[in-house]
Amino acid sequence: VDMQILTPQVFWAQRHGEIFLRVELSDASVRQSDPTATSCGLTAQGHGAKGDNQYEFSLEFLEPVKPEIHQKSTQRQVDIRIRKQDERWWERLTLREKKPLFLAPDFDRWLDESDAEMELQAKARTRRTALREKRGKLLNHERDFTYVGLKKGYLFMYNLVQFLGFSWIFVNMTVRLFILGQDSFYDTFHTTADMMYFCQMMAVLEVANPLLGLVKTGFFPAMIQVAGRNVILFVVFGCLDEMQNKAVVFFVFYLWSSIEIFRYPFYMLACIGTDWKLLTWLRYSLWIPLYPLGVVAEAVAVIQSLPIFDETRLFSVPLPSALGHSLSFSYTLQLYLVLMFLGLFINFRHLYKQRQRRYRSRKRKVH
Ligand SMILES: CCCCCCCCCCCCC[C@@H](O)CC(=O)SCCNC(=O)CCNC(=O)[C@H](O)C(C)(C)COP(=O)(O)OP(=O)(O)OC[C@H]1O[C@@H](n2cnc3c(N)ncnc32)[C@H](O)[C@@H]1OP(=O)(O)O
Repeated sequence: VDMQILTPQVFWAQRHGEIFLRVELSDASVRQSDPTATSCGLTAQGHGAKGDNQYEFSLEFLEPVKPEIHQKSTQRQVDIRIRKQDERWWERLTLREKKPLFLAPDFDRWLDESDAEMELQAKARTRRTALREKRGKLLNHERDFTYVGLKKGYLFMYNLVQFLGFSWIFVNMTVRLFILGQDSFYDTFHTTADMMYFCQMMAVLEVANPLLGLVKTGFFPAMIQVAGRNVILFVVFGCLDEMQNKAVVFFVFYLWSSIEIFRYPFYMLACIGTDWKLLTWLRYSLWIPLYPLGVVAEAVAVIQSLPIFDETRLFSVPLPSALGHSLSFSYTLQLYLVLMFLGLFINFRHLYKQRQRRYRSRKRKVH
């Protein structure tokens, strides 16, 4: 039987690097496709102009192509994409000048050479922009990485120095307490003040850190903490020789250093992403008895210093003779005593919230 070969309608378009063929066959199943370096053939069963049948076609290309085809059958058509060997514009599709009857331009995809050139340039621009963005992201990532590294390095060193300083004070005082007993109370200042000055001056950085965004905490609690201690250390103890050999210095320094020998190592571990349960618990629990005791000890120191300031007239403000001789600094300190208890309330609440946050978020992580 002389079988009639049916040819489907084929539409084509090109770009500099590829050829698109659209074969008008619906619900087609491709039986055979023969891509070579110069031609392409296709045999498929599907619904075309002559109903449900087997259709086939072959095309000999004007120039060599890559011998692989990408085809996709849809309900409506078969889409074929073939890559040219050289990225060049062809003046026609087929080797023969006379185009086959079944071949027509695909106007949905059609571009002339200059439009295709523009499309190519647009694609290259998009690629370049994407590349630039990727490089930018990489650079930002690298910058972030360096910033985080420097920040962690700085915080680690800061905490280490404070830890060493307060440990030295704590150990020194403990050893002296064991050896000298109560006698050690009275020369605490002379044996540890230099180190305490150093640590408390450094602690000013704790106020700067939240301001610079280096740590995720409020500036105000840190300011209250550092300013409060520095008033006691530099003004009440530092400026009055009479205060320096009082037992209260021992209690104030011991209470301060008792928390810091746990707080700073806790921060050091946080800088390297580690967390020791016991240390975390000590950092977030010891303040509960220590903070009120600390404030009471500081208040005792302030109260003891009031008559000395009255007597020595240190920092007193001269007044017009009608109002008296001068205004003693002790009045400022009495106001400060009130502020201290306000500070205690603010920081106690802050530390309570920090404790809640820490244990709430850890619990959430466990579930
Ligand atoms: C002239 C005007 C004067 C005005 C003054 C007014 C009156 C003042 C009265 C003051 C009374 C003071 C009394 C006081 O001196 C008594 C004592 O101190 S007695 C001893 C007991 N004391 C304590 O326990 C307090 C110790 N100090 C503190 O806890 C802090 O200084 C405080 C600011 C109070 C709280 O700390 P913070 O807000 O930082 O909370 P966290 O520790 O939970 O940290 C939050 C997150 O930040 C990270 N962070 C913080 N610092 C660092 C650091 N140095 N390095 C690395 N990371 C840090 C921390 O890891 C937390 O991060 P995350 O949430 O991710 O875990």
